[in-house]
Amino acid sequence: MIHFNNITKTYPGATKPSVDNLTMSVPEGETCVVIGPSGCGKTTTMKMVNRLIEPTEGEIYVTGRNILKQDPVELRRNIGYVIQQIGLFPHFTIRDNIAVVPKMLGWKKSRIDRRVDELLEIVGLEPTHFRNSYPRKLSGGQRQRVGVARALAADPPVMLMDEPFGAIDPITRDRLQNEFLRLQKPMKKTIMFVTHDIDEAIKMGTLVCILQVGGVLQQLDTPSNILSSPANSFVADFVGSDRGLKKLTLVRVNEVMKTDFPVGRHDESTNEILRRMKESDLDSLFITDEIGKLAGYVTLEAIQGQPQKKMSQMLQGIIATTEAEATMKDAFSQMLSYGIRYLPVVDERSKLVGMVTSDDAQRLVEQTNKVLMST
Ligand SMILES: Nc1ncnc2c1ncn2[C@@H]1O[C@H](COP(=O)(O)OP(=O)(O)OP(=O)(O)O)[C@@H](O)[C@H]1O
Repeated sequence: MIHFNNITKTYPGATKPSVDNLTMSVPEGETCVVIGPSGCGKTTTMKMVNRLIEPTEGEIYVTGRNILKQDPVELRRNIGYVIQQIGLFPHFTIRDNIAVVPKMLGWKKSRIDRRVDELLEIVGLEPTHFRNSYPRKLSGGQRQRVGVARALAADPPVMLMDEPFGAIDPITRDRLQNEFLRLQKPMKKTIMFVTHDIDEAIKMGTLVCILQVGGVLQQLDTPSNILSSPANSFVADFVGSDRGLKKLTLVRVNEVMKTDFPVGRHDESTNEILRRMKESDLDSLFITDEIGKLAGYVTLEAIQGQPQKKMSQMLQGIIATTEAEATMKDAFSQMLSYGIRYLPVVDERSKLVGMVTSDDAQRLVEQTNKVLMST
């Protein structure tokens, strides 16, 4: 889908190339994360794909066409582009910001309006609330969501994402990453994604491309192979020594979570709950409301000797939750930082859909350490 053929870029006046004889391909539907030390040529590589930068030598093909022989404006319409400070037009409403490319393509107003609302829903922004707002009213995370919506507006097959979540606080970044993974699953766009966060590369990439300064390709491989079989000492050093823990980034919560475990309801009484805890030998239980939303938890210690009460009167608040798309590394670090053994998994409506335990996480780390030691 995206193919670099012996691409070299030497900026005017520079003595050495910023990208040196790069040949690589990103197949259709893959997310290729480009990573490397500062100044290694990540952004230069990416910007050559939509011709914001022209190569000195070589060819780039997108969907089989040599882009250097294509009209840049037409090329860019087929490539969604998300950057860090996403550069929304401050005097345009959110609707008009998202509608830029559809308008250029001459879509009818009704079609644009439908698409804008659909996209706002997709990126988790309530259309009635946001479509007529202005960018200054939005938080950084919300603006970044608008940036993703804008890039998706005309449904381009290829997306370029240059540190799209780089300027956002870590918790919102995790959430945006999870949302994007959820979106990308059915969309199957072909994506080039630049980051300098190796955890983000392993989490978001189906392929990871590691560059050395001077734009020299070191390894292009699956995240799993990058971690277990680094091509050389540069890659091994770059990936870091805690590869066992990093491998947890490859495992999604939904691959290991338990979905079949005892739960209590907020209107149940102590005796029923005590019976359930004893049957399954548990000393605490998650409690949901009548539609399955996580309401809190109760402990054996707290409810013993309180036979007349309902669970809703004895609930303790949940300290942390995770999502099915999150990585086990995120889940494990939450459990470690809050000192908890069970982490509830909730969906976007706060319904309880599963649970992961710190034992599961520890077992995974041990397994991957064994595998790494044997390679
Ligand atoms: N317009 C330019 N003119 C001259 N040199 C440039 C230009 N843009 C980038 N460079 C140089 O090219 C090299 C690669 O830059 P590039 O921005 O592609 O790297 P990067 O890996 O994205 O860096 P960072 O992680 O710091 O954003 C750097 O040495 C940089 O100084």
